[in-house]
Amino acid sequence: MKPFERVAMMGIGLINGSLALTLKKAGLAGEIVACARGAGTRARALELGLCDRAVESPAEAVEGADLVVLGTPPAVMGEIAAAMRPGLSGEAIVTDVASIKGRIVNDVIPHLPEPRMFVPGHPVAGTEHSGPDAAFEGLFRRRRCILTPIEDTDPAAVQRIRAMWEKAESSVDVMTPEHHDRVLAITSHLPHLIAYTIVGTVADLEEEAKTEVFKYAAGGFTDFTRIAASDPTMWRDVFLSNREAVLEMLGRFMEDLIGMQRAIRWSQGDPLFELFTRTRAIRRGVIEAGQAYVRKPADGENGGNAD
Ligand SMILES: NC(=O)c1ccc[n+]([C@@H]2O[C@H](COP(=O)([O-])OP(=O)(O)OC[C@H]3O[C@@H](n4cnc5c(N)ncnc54)[C@H](O)[C@@H]3O)[C@@H](O)[C@H]2O)c1
Ligand SMILES: O=C(O)C(=O)C[C@]1(C(=O)O)C=C[C@@H](O)C=C1
Repeated sequence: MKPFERVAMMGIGLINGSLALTLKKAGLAGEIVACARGAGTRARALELGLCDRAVESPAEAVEGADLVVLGTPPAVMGEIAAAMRPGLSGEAIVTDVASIKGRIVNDVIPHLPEPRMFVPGHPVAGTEHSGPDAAFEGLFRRRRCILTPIEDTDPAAVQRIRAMWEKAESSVDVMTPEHHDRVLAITSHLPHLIAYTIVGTVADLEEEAKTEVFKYAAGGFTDFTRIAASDPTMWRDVFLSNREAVLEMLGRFMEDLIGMQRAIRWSQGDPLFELFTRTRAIRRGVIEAGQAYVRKPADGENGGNAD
């Protein structure tokens, strides 16, 4: 017997597709049913072997499932939960993979027959690519996964989801949804906002200057363009859903940026040198923590969005 006999993947893109491949490879799932609105996405998910069956209706997808994984853009998870309710068993564990947690807890729980069976989760692993073609086995290997159960969450359900991510070779941490959203505001959301902004600044330059940017793009700018190519729907949802924490971190960042501006204006080399020395040490710390990894090269650097 497998740990999960039937898994319903609600949305089948980068994250749920990668999780589906991982569950299959690790022998953790019997049947995998994918739910997607678009016929093209369903056909592609089947073709890529991400699922055994693909259906359009959320209620049909969750019928007989003992595990349901919400893997759509964050803002639609509440409505997907509502739509799957007629087919959902009270014994099924429901989890999600969204990049924000507070909003998901609020949006999803009211629609579940057994709220204590909801284990909110966030694999802190990804790429800038989207859709079923972007999925790959091994995405979660040596990455972190954060679970954010609330007071009422069933500890046995948390344990089963923890075991699932550990089998995917992720290391699992548990914290509150609020704490998660504050931490990720600085480690993930603010960096994306900065990348989107800097690439946007270039996009607004007049044509001649823009051509030069493409021609002489240095490593720094090129790295920002990778992050700024991430899915617009998902990131719009993230910023609007984690507004307070992002605005707080953005405020701090802007103060620090002004400090840099002042140091450059007044030719103060010491604060610049001192900061760049400290940030170098942070890079070393990130490497030592195993968080600086070489991502899988994407075929043709494509992913393509799908629904
Ligand atoms: N991309 C990342 O790096 C990353 C990392 C960790 C967690 N996440 C989270 O995982 C979730 C999925 O992200 P992804 O990168 O796999 O996205 P994705 O675009 O690759 O896949 C999302 C899938 O959801 C479905 N979908 C899209 N819009 C829908 C709609 N309006 N209604 C119903 N279904 C819809 C489609 O099947 C689509 O393929 C998000 O909540 C995101 O916050 C993303
Ligand atoms: O490597 C990337 O492309 C990512 O941005 C992945 C990344 C991040 O590290 O910020 C993006 C969003 C998540 O929710 C988790 C991981």
